[in-house]
Amino acid sequence: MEFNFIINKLVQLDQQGLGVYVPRASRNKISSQQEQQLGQVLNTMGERSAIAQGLKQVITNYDKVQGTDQRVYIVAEGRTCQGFLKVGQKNLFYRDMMGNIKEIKPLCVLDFYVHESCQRQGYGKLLFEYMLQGEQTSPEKLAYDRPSPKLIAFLKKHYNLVKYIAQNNNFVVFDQYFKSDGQQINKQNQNTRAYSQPYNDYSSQIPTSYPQQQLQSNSKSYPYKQENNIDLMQHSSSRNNKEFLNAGRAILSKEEIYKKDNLSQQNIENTLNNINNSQYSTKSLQQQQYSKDYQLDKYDNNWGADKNVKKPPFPGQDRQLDKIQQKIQQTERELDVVNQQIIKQRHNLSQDPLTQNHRAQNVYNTNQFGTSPWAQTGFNYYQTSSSNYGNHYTYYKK
Ligand SMILES: CC(=O)SCCNC(=O)CCNC(=O)[C@H](O)C(C)(C)COP(=O)(O)OP(=O)(O)OC[C@H]1O[C@@H](n2cnc3c(N)ncnc32)[C@H](O)[C@@H]1OP(=O)(O)O
Repeated sequence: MEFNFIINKLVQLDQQGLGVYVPRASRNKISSQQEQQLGQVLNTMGERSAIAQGLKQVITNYDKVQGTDQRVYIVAEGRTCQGFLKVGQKNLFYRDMMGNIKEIKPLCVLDFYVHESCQRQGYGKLLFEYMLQGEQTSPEKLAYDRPSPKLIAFLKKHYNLVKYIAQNNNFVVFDQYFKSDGQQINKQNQNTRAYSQPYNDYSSQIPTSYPQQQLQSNSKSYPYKQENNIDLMQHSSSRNNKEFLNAGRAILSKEEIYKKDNLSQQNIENTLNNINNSQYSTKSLQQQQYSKDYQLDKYDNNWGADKNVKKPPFPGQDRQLDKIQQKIQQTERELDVVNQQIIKQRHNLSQDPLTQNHRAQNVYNTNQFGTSPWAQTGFNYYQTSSSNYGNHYTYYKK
């Protein structure tokens, strides 16, 4: 999501474009212009997140985080913000399998969003891992506020978190949360505490970057896909290599691949061709996406300034709505026809008892049986219901 200012000036980002905004710690430390720009980033990203999750209400915006202990982790590059993740502590009542209720106070993932043009390229994992390090925790020790299906898939894929007991409050706490710390401690995090104090005590400094060593040791675990055992990520110079990120793939020199993986020359050619093709098609898809996003962003920006002006629907959305409207109308018309047919049939049936004999098998309540006025036709009946069209009867063979 592009803005018309540099995001690094608002929140300090490390060389991977990762940073954290701690409202408490930054109070009175940024200029009013910076505050306004930060507001724009949080409001826009928060709004997009709510739309992406199909929520009626925005969970994250600048005003909502003020005065809280929440932390907003962001990933950005230049003027573009790719995503954010908001965490904060909550008191929750947790009901276990036996129905016992206990009170817990976990750190919660409250909002998490990666821009549509960047999803499934590893940004989510990058941000999540950065947050884990900053918070000195591990995924199973977090609670997740109303996680979307995408987040559920994300947690399953990257952290094998699956089992939980559904709660009334819609927070998800995985079963592993209650396992002893000894078993669950994330070894990787054990000695890599990025900040020595919890954020609550964090009034004087805003965390800026992680130790270099730590970044390197984690870089291999980024979820960029590996193909044919070629560790593509290892050779990407940095996350700032936009080509690499955009296509989700890196092209290695043939020699490097050959040396590293001992593949035959032919295999290498094939692999490179595949990667090239996939880059090509991904790029063209992304270009389409970008131009759509650009129009939408431009449109949003134009209308974003004055909240009192009601934003007319985006032309594209308009057309889409028209189509949906037409479809609904057509379905309603079809439904009308079917309803008319049903009414007509019911009417006919109520007039003509003989057409009912196939239903005779269903009769089971003998108390309600009557003797047919058409006794001579060989049917008895009982009344089942009545309507505008008269009484309905079920007939059965004598
Ligand atoms: C508590 C809460 O905040 S709930 C709200 C969670 N946010 C949303 O649902 C908003 C829309 N979605 C997103 O913003 C993103 O998809 C996120 C934040 C959930 C994940 O970020 P990404 O950058 O896409 O994640 P990343 O690339 O690291 O990992 C990809 C994995 O996430 C999951 N995932 C991401 N997008 C999808 C999707 N459209 N459908 C199913 N799974 C998905 C999959 O497990 C995927 O792995 P796969 O591609 O091999 O199937």
